[in-house]
Amino acid sequence: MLKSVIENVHALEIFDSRGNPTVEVHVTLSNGVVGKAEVPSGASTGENEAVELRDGGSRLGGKGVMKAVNNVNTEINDALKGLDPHDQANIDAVMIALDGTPNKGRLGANAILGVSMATAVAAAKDTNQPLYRYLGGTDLEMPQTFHNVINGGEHADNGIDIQEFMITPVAKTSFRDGFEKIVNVYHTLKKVLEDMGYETGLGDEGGFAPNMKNSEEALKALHESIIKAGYKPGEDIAIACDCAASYFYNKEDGKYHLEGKVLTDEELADYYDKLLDEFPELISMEDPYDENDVEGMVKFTASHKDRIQIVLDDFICTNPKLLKKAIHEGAGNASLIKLNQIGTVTETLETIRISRKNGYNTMISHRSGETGDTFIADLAVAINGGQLKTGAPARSERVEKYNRLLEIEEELGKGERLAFFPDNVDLD
Ligand SMILES: O=C(O)[C@@H](CO)OP(=O)(O)O
Ligand SMILES: [Mg+2]
Repeated sequence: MLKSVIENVHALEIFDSRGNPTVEVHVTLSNGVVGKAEVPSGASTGENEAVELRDGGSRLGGKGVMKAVNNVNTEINDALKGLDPHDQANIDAVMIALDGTPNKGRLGANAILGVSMATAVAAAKDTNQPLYRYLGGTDLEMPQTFHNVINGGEHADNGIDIQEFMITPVAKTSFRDGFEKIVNVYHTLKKVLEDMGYETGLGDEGGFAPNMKNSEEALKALHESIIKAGYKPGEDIAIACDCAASYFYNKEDGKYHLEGKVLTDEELADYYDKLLDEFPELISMEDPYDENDVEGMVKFTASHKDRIQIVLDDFICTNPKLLKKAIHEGAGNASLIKLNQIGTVTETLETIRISRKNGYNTMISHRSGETGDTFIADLAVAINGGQLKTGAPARSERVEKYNRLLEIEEELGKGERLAFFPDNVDLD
């Protein structure tokens, strides 16, 4: 049988869930198989993320991605024609070399990632395997999922400075069973918020964006909703936050300006402790300190790593080198993985490998600007026993991912999920 090679790589400009332009890529193989991918886009971006190339100028508020699209259709297409789509590492290495910058700033990480993902999709199809199988092999477990149901910070126009309040099913049942519980809590939360007199408009990730004055109120509403929906906080449903602390860190005075308070590193830890004491079901915190506040993050990790999961997002930007540095420094005990922070599938897998090898938990993540692309659902299954956060169980760009997990779970034929939960999380 003739081995298929890449025949054509084509990109076009499409739009994401915030109405911003983004890149879609089609990789066509010599046997006619086509792999497609759509690239997401963040709002609370880390300083060390790979460069998302935008056009500037007056068209579409300067946010157009035609430069990135053209780079795919010319240089990248020329470089990849005739190459083996099954050699993902080589495809990605060729693009990295072609770009020639340390941050993919010349061709654009949005261009390179679109091609990288679409190549993996094409290669999977070419071997008649679902993407999760192509990436992850056999004997896979469904991920633990985290659902952002109250939005604040950069993702909402309200008084809450902590960016995400997520709920996660704890019980070791199927993904479907856990998701049903999440949906029940989400609907109950709507009623609870209405009863509290809040608007129930949605933030960027499909969670509610009530105009509350602080994060404690958000946690209270969640706690109440879990109980009202008929579940036990911490036993059936736990809570996780993405503090996205860079949003409320003031570079000038080196303090955290959080919901009317001005806090030092230690005072911020005291504030978090207050929340953890009041809401023991809060079991995971992402980016509790600013991405450059290494001291704050390391101290917090030392004192809290046995109590909660501490997820590094902006702090490492899915970058293998930054993750290694964080591990060396003793920051965090889990890594957040976003393909477009680093810009290729190969480097993303490398970061995941480093994370797991060093006993860090691994949470695959969507971006606040998303499309219907479901690559990350497959990736979350492929990493076998990891975690996934991809927004509320509402807004189709988020639900698409959960629906894909339902499909995969049925394919795997596993009613039972060995829910992955870090040993160091105390749920009592
Ligand atoms: O901070 C985050 O973890 C993400 C996704 O929830 O947000 P954004 O895509 O805006 O960076
Ligand atoms: Mg984050």
